Order: sequence, then C-alpha cells, then structure tokens
Amino acid sequence: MINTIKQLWRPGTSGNPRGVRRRIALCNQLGLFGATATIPYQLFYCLYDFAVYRGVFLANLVFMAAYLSVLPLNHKRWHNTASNVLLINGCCQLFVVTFFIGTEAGVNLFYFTLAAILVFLYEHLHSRIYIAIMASFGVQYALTHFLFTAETVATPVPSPWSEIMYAGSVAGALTLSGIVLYLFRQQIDHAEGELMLSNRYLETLSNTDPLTGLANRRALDAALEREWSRLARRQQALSVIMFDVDHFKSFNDQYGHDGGDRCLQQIAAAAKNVISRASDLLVRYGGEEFAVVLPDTDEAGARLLAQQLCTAIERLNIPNESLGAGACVTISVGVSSITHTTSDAHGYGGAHLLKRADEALYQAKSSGRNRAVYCPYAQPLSVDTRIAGRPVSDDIDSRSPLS
Ligand SMILES: Nc1nc2c(ncn2[C@@H]2O[C@H](COP(=O)(O)OP(=O)(O)OP(=O)(O)O)[C@@H](O)[C@H]2O)c(=O)[nH]1
Repeated sequence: MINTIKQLWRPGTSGNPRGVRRRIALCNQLGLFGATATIPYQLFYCLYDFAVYRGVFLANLVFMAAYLSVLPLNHKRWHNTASNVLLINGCCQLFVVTFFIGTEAGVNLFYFTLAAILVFLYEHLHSRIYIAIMASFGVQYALTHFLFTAETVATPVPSPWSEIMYAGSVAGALTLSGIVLYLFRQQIDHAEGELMLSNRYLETLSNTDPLTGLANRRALDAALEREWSRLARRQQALSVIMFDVDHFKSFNDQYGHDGGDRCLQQIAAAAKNVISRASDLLVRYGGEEFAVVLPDTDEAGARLLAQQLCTAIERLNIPNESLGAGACVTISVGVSSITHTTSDAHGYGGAHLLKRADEALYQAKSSGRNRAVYCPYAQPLSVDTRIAGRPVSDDIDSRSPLS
C-alpha cells in the first residue's frame, strides 16, 4: 500500500543524485497535496450551493490541474518549471480564492504555509532571494487580509461553514508543515548516518596499510601518543617491538615483487596470531618493517612476545633460496620497554621508546639477524653503550637458531 502511494511521487526522480531526487519527490508530493487539499472545498461548493460558488469552483479546477501538471513536468525533467508552476499556482490560488470567499475560511493562511515549504524546492537559493520570496508572500497575505473584507468578496462562506473551513485550513497547514519537517528531519538523520559511516570508512582507510590490512604508521603515531599519556596516568608498563624481514631484498630479487608482497602478507597474518590482545597494535611501519605497541606489557612480557614472533615467522617455512638451499625467511626483532618506575619516564615520549626499539633492531641485524634484542628505554642513546653489558644472546631467551 505504502509502496503504491510512493509510486505516485516517483515521476522524474530516477537517474538523479539523491538530493535532487528528494526535491523532485517533494515537488510531486506538494503538487498532489495541493490538488487533494482543494477537494473538500470543491465538495462544499458543489453540495452547499453550486450556483453561487460556480466561479470559485471552476477557478479551483484550473488550480488543481496546474498542481497535478507538476507530475508530467517532472517526468519530462522540467524540474525548475514544475517548481515555478507550484509557486505561481499557490500564489494565484491565494488571491483568487480569497477574492471569492474572503479571509474567513483561512485559505490565505494555508497558502502562506505552502509557500514557505515550496521555497525549499529551489536549490542553492540565495538567502536574499529566499527572504524576498517570503516577504512577497507576506505582503500578499496582508493584502488579501485587508483587501477582501466582508463587503468586497464575491460570495463569502456563511457561518458555521467558514469556521469549519478555517479550522480545516489551519489543521491542513499544520499537518503539511509537520509532515514536511518530519521528512526533512528524516533526511538529515539519514544523511548524518551516511556521513558518519563514510567518515569512519575514510578514517579506517587512512589508518590501514592496503597490502597487509594492518594498521599503518599514522595509526602507530596516534597509538604511541595515546598510550604514552595513559602510561603517565595509570603508572603501568608500555613496550614497543620493531621487527624487520631479513635479507628481503634478495628475497624480492629471487621471487619477484609479487612474491615479496605475498611473503609480507603471510608474515603479517602470522604476527597477527601472536599479537592477540585487543589493546595491542600491530602495524606495518613501512617496507618490510613492522612495529607493535604493547600497552600494560613489561619487559618480560615483551621479550616473550618477541621470541614468539621470531618462532612464528620461522615456522612459516617460507623458502628463501637466495640465501642457499633450505634457507627460510626469518626476522630480526628489537624490543624496548618502560615502566612508571623507570627514571625520567616522562622525559622523551613514545617516539623515544620506538627509537630505542629501532636501535635494538639495528643491533639484532648487525649481530647476525634472526634474533631479538632488548634495549632499555632509560639507557643513554650512544650507539656504543646502548646495549652495554647485555650480550645479545642474553637479551632474549633464544633457542638455538637465535645465537
Ligand atoms: N615486495 C615488496 N618489497 C618491498 C616492499 N617494501 C619494501 N620492499 C623491499 O624490501 C627490500 C628491503 O631491503 P633492505 O632495506 O636492503 O633490507 P633487507 O634486504 O631485508 O636486508 P636486512 O634488513 O639488512 O636483512 C627492498 O628491496 C624493498 O624494495 C613491498 O611492499 N613489497
């Protein structure tokens, strides 16, 4: 039933952008409303005294036809013409009908409301033009009110019919404005919902690495900043891991760029299985380098995860024959942690923690690869001393391949 009714205001809507479609539908709805709202008046004229009200009845027939003409006009895609017909028709009906029956029946009030709504049909309407149109309707309203007094109107509607018509006009005007406001509210809610969804989608897109589906460096920066301020508040631990695929250049040379891409995807998926806490963030830092932010994770926990990452990637058994028969893809890992007890904990920030993990990664690479190295946050930054007193093999519990 509702769908059948909706078909009535469909003419001309198809093939247009959503906003335009809504305006055309509103134009059709107002055309149908204008014609339908005139019917009770026409019935009154016919049933009460057709001979007296013939003039207004015939004039109304013309107005009804004009209202309905917006449907074929919109169907022919003459949307501006349809809107103009509505506006001019409403204007003329205000004058002509008021001339016949006076202001007692409230029709002038009714068309004034209709005019305000009609103006919405004009796209990109300049506020000055809007004010001008509404002011001209205001003038018309005043003119009809004062021009057509009981003595000047052709055939005034007698009491109590004039009061009934007045009540009907007010009710019609209020209902019409209510419906239109409701429809606009619905459209705004709908548009807001869509905007929120597309904003969320764009945000996800801007924080995601397209190759692996992991978060990207932008998300890492935000997470580090967020977790750093949380660390200061909650006085817990924060760790960062960085890892990098070993000899990836030669892997790429051997298996091509596509093979390299597939390898990165496999590594990302395996790392995702290791980094399973919802609060942890695994990101592709760039190229063949990855990073992990581990909130509420101390040194021991981070070391364990680093070890698990090495094992998980090795267990993928992705061959890298460029390094010799039977060789597999491995990673080197750098880890750094901070707890609230660490001295000058708030001196540097999350970026510094990342830097420490990167230095540890550099150390893991330079000391033979396929291993994990821990670098404390509070150590001096000098390359020579940063892992002083911590032989690489002692840093992370290593199995035999991690010498
Ligand atoms: N297939 C593929 N290759 C990439 C991508 N990003 C970076 N690379 C390649 O990764 C390689 C990284 O090489 P290097 O920085 O020399 O590092 P490496 O060969 O892994 O050497 P180590 O890190 O010292 O073990 C380069 O050849 C890059 O072209 C990517 O998205 N896809």
